[in-house]
Amino acid sequence: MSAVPQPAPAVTVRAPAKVNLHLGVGPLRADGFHPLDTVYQAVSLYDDVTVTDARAWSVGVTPVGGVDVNDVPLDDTNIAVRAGRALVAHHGTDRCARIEVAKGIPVAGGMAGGSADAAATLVALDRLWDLGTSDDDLLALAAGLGSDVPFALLGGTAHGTGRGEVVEPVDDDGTWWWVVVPDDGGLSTPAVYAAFDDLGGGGGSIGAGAVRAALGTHDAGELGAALRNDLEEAALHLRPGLVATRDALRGAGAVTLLSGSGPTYLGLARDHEAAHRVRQALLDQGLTAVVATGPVAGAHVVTHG
Ligand SMILES: C[C@@](CO)(OP(=O)(O)O)[C@H](O)COP(=O)(O)OP(=O)(O)OC[C@H]1O[C@@H](n2ccc(N)nc2=O)[C@H](O)[C@@H]1O
Ligand SMILES: Nc1ncnc2c1ncn2[C@@H]1O[C@H](COP(=O)(O)OP(=O)(O)O)[C@@H](O)[C@H]1O
Repeated sequence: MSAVPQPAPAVTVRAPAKVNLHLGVGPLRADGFHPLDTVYQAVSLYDDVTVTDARAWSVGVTPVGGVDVNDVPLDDTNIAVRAGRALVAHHGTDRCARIEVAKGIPVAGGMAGGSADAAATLVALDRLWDLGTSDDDLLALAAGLGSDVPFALLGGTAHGTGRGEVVEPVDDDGTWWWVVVPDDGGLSTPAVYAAFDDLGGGGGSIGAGAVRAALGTHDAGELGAALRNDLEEAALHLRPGLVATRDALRGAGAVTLLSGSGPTYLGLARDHEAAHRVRQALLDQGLTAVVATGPVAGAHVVTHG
């Protein structure tokens, strides 16, 4: 009897996009970062990352649901490859992997898609190679890759401090309905922070208390009134055309919020039906819009075989 060739072992990990329900930004620090007081929420747009053992590092990206992946690098600068290299360096091994990203999170949209890929790659390779990396070590490796990466591991809803990398879970047992409106082309996160500085930002940011209190009410009206993003003015300064997107969402009955450093705009809707009505109103105006809910889980294994 001849042996049936077995496919190479592969692990697929799913990681979510994030929104910042509150993004309070303080004055520029000496290390080039800004202190944050933020509340992250993981929402139901996902990247799925599949890893297999290989002789050299490589990465491929496939769009899901019409996401434009043209600006995602396919070399060693891809944050998923950087995550893989950081993990093997941590363990002192010299293994390599092929990384395949199925990308459903808008690129450079302020929804932390690259951070999701980094978090997913850490978890996937840890499982593929049975490395047994501790949660604390995964969080530390994540923080070394980017300010948003630890949250992508955690998921749910969390308070972020430091430069955003120090994360603590926050109680949030509601289901919140978002209409996500990506823009054509991304916005550079450093450019938005620089515009924030140029506009004299960081002097008067308030804390995340209002959002945290509103989460407990389960009332989208209460949460909508508490949403805040200190980078919104800077992003609108760099991309004035976003005002039309914001106004279209408002006209359709949603409370609006810029997602992180933008340019994706978010509309918070009262419930599932309202979210789909808002989405349809935007589609009727020729905009792209998808419905997402939060909070959802952080990076987690979906297949292992
Ligand atoms: C704005 C936020 C809000 O959650 O998200 P995005 O909109 O990018 O998804 C984050 O602060 C983005 O975090 P992330 O995208 O991981 O940024 P990093 O790679 O750590 O940093 C990229 C650059 O952004 C600026 N930066 C980032 C974080 C921070 N607290 N202060 C900063 O000034 C710095 O110029 C830094 O060099
Ligand atoms: N795996 C990746 N996915 C997306 N972007 C990546 C990735 N690796 C590197 N990048 C670079 O990071 C930039 C920011 O991407 P992304 O994380 O999607 O946005 P944001 O920081 O706005 O949340 C992109 O413009 C791209 O050049």
